[in-house]
Amino acid sequence: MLSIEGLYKSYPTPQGPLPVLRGVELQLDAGASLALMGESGSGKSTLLHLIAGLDRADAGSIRAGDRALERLDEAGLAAWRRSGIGLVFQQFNLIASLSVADNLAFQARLAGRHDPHWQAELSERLGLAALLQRYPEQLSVGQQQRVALGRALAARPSLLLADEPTGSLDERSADEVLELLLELLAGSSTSLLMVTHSPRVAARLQRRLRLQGGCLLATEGC
Ligand SMILES: Nc1ncnc2c1ncn2[C@@H]1O[C@H](COP(=O)(O)OP(=O)(O)OP(=O)(O)O)[C@@H](O)[C@H]1O
Repeated sequence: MLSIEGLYKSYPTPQGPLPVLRGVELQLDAGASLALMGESGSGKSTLLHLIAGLDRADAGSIRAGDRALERLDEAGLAAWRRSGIGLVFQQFNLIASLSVADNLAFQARLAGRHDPHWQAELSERLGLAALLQRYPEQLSVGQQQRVALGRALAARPSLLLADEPTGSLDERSADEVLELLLELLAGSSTSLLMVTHSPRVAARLQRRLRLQGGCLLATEGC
């Protein structure tokens, strides 16, 4: 589903270019889950941003299904962001002026894929069915993160990119949200790439890789 070859990315700094990714290779099958680990500053968010089409690599290729991101123009990248991926961050980025129901439907509507039956099932399975008319500020932190997950999954993306999605939750809520997410993804073709600092969280996913020195290394068993 996702295939990355020879990916390079540097940032310009006053001291000259700062190389962050130096030949990243990655294959992720449809429906598979992968934890991306690595020290602070190792380039995890940089890699996620490139896959999400939020920034461009200096060299290398990112293929997602039949798309080669490096060949897409800005409109093509916008379409990939809108309908190919779901994004979940540590900060939930919910829209304060929209109800839970409208937050859930937001991306699916943008992608032209709003499916009321799927949204109702998602709300039920995420324990949000009784909260649909509330606003984000009226929810607990764990409930807000479940809305963010639902919003990311409502358009049935081929790839879910999650950056420390349980990082602002206490251990119990984090476990609950992670279990819900894995249950929702089980049997679906959505692949999951999750940045996490937590070996406990990483252990729940099918594979683990560590970003170090600009390359991805296997860290099975961490
Ligand atoms: N726009 C930018 N301009 C210059 N340097 C940047 C920019 N964005 C990130 N960097 C640098 O690139 C390196 C990788 O940053 P990145 O945010 O990808 O790391 P990370 O592994 O996600 O870190 P963390 O776990 O702390 O979130 C860091 O040294 C960072 O300072």
